[in-house]
Amino acid sequence: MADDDRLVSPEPEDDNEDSIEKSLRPQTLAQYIGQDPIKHELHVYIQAAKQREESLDHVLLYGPPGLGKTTLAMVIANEMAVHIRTTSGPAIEKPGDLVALLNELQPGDILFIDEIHRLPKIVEEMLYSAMEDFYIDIVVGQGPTAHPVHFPLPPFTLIGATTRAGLLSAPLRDRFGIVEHMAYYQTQDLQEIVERSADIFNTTIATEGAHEVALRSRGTPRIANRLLKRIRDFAEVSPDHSTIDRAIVDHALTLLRVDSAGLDPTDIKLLRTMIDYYDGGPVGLNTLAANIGEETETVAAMYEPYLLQRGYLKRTARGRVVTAAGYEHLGLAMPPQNNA
Ligand SMILES: Nc1ncnc2c1ncn2[C@@H]1O[C@H](COP(=O)(O)OP(=O)(O)OP(=O)(O)O)[C@@H](O)[C@H]1O
Ligand SMILES: [Mg+2]
Repeated sequence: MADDDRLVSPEPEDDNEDSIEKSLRPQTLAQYIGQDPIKHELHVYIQAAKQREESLDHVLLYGPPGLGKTTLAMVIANEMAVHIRTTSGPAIEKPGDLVALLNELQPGDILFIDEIHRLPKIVEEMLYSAMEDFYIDIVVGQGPTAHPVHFPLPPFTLIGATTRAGLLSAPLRDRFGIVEHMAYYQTQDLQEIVERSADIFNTTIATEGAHEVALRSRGTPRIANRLLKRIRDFAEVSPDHSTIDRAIVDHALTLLRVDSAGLDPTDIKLLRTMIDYYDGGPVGLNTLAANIGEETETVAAMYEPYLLQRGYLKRTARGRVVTAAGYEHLGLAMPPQNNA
């Protein structure tokens, strides 16, 4: 299975999922579920900026994919009652592209740059003065007629999103007044998200059903919504079950091979490989990736983070190790010499 096809991938599946996500996006802070510390802080900053009739300070949102960074940027625009222009790091190839974007902004507007860690260096450097003092210096013309032009900008808010905060340069990071780390969601919050989405889909889900989906969604709203959408199909084709209850969730997710903790067959294969061939580790990431037939980068970005977060795997100086919780989840006894 290519990892893009994984049911539990935190990345969007396709354009169709994209449009479904739009319909599920909360519009206001009050509708935005979970991430309470971030919401409380933003609420204060937004109210203060509005009272002063100033633009909101620049905001950096970082955290794993599918946790609601894009959604939160839209919510902020909505709460500030300003326009938002969205783009991404790789889409801004040259300084002219950035100038064009900035040129369209009205005072107070938001420029949202997704994957901001992937901005070309030369564009990033132009952002420094744009963010700090609302101007850019550009060179107009070529050869002997080339001359610098000082280009003032309206006060605006940059919202940057990244899954890899570690890749941002210090000068860029330092220019964000508000830096928020998005955490994986609590089960209770995911349950609420599932119930809200079921409502929007016009389906009914029992509390225990929503709870079960939440437990198996890897702390990620995008995955919760995707699982719900698949489970709904199972409920619709079974004539006697119009409400999605726990039994339907369990039946559907068992068929879809998403286990009780949200692990899929590749996650299990990864853990089993470590246990069966390496006594639970330590194993180097490259070796592990080669063994399960995946790219090292894919294992690092797509498989490992959730297993680490869940506590089934841990990193040591000599490589990855399966923990006692990892053995237990697979129903296996941990060998006594292995005290991970
Ligand atoms: N707090 C939330 N409350 C309700 N739904 C949410 C919340 N956060 C995210 N969602 C839903 O999860 C889906 C994914 O969210 P979003 O696209 O904002 O994630 P993202 O962090 O930008 O992901 P990526 O890193 O892949 O760009 C959306 O459909 C959105 O409706
Ligand atoms: Mg996004």
